[in-house]
Amino acid sequence: MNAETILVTGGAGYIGSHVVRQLREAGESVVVLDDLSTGFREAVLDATLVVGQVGDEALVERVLAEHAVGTVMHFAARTIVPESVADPLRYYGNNTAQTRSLLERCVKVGVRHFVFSSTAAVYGIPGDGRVREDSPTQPINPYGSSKLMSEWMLRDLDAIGALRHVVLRYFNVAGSDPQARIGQSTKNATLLFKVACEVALGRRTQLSVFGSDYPTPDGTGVRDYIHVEDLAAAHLQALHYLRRGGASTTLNCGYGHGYSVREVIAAVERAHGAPLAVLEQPRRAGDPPSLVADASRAGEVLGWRPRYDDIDVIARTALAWERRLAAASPS
Ligand SMILES: NC(=O)c1ccc[n+]([C@@H]2O[C@H](COP(=O)([O-])OP(=O)(O)OC[C@H]3O[C@@H](n4cnc5c(N)ncnc54)[C@H](O)[C@@H]3O)[C@@H](O)[C@H]2O)c1
Ligand SMILES: O=c1ccn([C@@H]2O[C@H](COP(=O)(O)OP(=O)(O)O[C@H]3O[C@H](CO)[C@@H](O)[C@H](O)[C@H]3O)[C@@H](O)[C@H]2O)c(=O)[nH]1
Repeated sequence: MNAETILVTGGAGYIGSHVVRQLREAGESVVVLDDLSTGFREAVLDATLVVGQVGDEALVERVLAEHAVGTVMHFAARTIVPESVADPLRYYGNNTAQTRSLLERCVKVGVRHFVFSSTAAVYGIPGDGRVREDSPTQPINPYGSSKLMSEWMLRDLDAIGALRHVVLRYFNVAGSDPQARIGQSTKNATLLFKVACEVALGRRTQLSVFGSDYPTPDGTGVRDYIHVEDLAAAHLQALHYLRRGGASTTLNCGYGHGYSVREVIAAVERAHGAPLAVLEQPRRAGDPPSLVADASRAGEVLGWRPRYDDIDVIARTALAWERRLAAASPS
């Protein structure tokens, strides 16, 4: 057991809450900072929750000092690609400017380690094949740009020896805690698996397929879907890596193979046992045709080994959580 406390920003959100749960199960001391803008108080389970913003300098400085925080895991962000296209300044404010403020406080009080939630969206429209960490970063939407700028701040702080980091570039995160204690509760969700599960349970009337004329095998967008439990485990391994003295690094988090929108729909239909109502729509702004990780470095550097690399397991766990939400608040 370690004496340090880990500050998890955005720990009441979908991914952060899975990491908080795994950290607590591993006996770590955790404090969550979340403004509950898209997160849920109950998702932090038995961790301490401070309600507030990452950009609140006085609050962050107090939390870092009072809890003797040695490591920050920074999930707090707005995360929706189309929303970032419509309202870019909100993304640069919440994701980039508030990260700058958080980093300034971390350096001031002497936080040693930083694990950052970045995204495959930093790559933009990649060339053929899987994307490597050294592939060009050319985001095509403000969300991706807002995250890339945060990566640059971390790189520059590392260069002066101020803070060591692991940047994890997540591909498309899906699924839920296999025991359905927590899951994705996001209101008005836009993510494909979540929307498909809501359609399956009659919480929405139909599922839009955004674009069927992409240069992909079936014409729909292809993504590398990673189960949230595997992604959460990568964070604990990143923590151990930094504690061992590992150098700052950037790692893709995906499985290395992609599924089309139609394949995801088919998996949710298998889990549900009935067809979904689907409507073909034009392409959505800001969407690349295909994004698939070369995720070999995460295995080499962290020893990360996926346990849930199965689209049917992702669909079943996502649907199980959705059933639980539906039972708690019938429509
Ligand atoms: N879901 C994905 O597929 C995916 C993929 C790549 C990267 N990411 C990144 O993972 C992280 C977590 O995403 P998620 O899917 O869990 O989203 P989420 O919306 O469920 O979680 C974000 C959390 O941060 C909180 N928050 C937002 N802005 C805040 C602020 N300024 N101060 C304090 N709290 C704030 C929200 O209330 C919420 O609890 C984000 O950084 C996101 O960019 C997600
Ligand atoms: O109702 C829907 C929702 C999505 N899609 C398509 O499904 C694919 C995946 O879309 P979505 O689930 O919305 O995820 P992305 O837009 O790929 O973005 C997610 O994945 C990124 C990493 O790749 C993260 O950075 C973002 O935070 C996260 O929102 C895309 O081709 C979409 O066009 C549909 O056809 N219908």
